[in-house]
Amino acid sequence: MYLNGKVAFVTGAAQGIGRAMVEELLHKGAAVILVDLNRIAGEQCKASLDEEFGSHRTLFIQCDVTDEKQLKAAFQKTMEHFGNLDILVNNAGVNNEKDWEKTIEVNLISVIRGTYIGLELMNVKNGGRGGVIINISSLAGLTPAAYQPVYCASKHGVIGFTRSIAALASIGNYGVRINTVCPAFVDTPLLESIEKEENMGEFYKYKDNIKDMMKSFGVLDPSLIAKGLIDLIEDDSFNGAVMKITTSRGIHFEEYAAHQKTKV
Ligand SMILES: NC(=O)C1=CN([C@@H]2O[C@H](COP(=O)(O)OP(=O)(O)OC[C@H]3O[C@@H](n4cnc5c(N)ncnc54)[C@H](O)[C@@H]3O)[C@@H](O)[C@H]2O)C=CC1
Ligand SMILES: CC/C=C\C[C@H](O)/C=C/C=C\C=C\C=C\C(=O)[C@@H](O)C/C=C\CCC(=O)O
Repeated sequence: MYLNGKVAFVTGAAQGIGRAMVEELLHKGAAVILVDLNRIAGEQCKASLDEEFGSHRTLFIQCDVTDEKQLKAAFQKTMEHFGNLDILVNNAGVNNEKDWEKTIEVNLISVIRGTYIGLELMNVKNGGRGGVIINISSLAGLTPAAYQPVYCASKHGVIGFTRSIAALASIGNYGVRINTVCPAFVDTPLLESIEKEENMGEFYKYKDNIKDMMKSFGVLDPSLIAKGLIDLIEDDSFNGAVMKITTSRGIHFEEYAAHQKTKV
């Protein structure tokens, strides 16, 4: 997909990986809807981007992605404001083993719901013009995470759902490609949650173990994740891809047997 002039919807856009993705999309000429629960951070993010890219290139929408009504309204506002939707990045995520139901709601249920809403709008069979959906998982979606079992489950779910809906989109000729990105540790405010009992709950006593993992595996810059996102959007050969990003091997892909691969 050629990004110039396209319209992208990014959740969790106000900081971290989401903000890095927004900046890359803007540099490539796309217009971007910034969707985030945090109104202050979202408005500050937009104000900063306006200085570099102009105010017409972005729209901030305060939205809790776990609230179906708010999420649908954000998509509706996008269509009214920009007239179309070409790219959807379901990025918003939390790390909370104490309120683990919230983790499942944000990291998995909202990704599924956002994907379905985005597909409804982009599907050429519905009068859409096609597009690309990227769901953000984690390397914890491919490996066990002893100290984050529910976060791990949510990210495994994102991969299973994404590969499955990508296969359906191919079979149904929807004109929409759906892929997932699995980063290792990335230098964002999310990492601060490891130090908080209200996030880690019973696993708080293992916080130094996780920090040792981070020391061992290294911590990625969000800009590398944004680069991986752009690769998946621009290269039309990717559908059902599971992109991995680590300090040891950079951007690479999980390999599956031929019968488990998804056609474009
Ligand atoms: N930081 C890391 O080490 C890694 C992060 N990831 C994933 O990348 C994604 C982005 O994470 P980071 O940028 O690191 O986190 P972050 O905490 O820096 O940013 C997440 C953003 O999502 C927003 N958000 C949270 N709940 C929301 C909700 N209910 N509705 C709308 N917005 C909401 C927050 O306000 C925040 O702006 C997440 O899905 C995370 O699981 C994956 C692998 C590694
Ligand atoms: C608060 C932060 C919460 C989660 C951050 C992130 O989502 C979770 C990451 C969990 C595990 C990360 C493991 C990272 C491992 C490595 O980077 C290397 O050991 C590579 C390991 C496997 C790579 C396999 C491959 O490259 O094919």
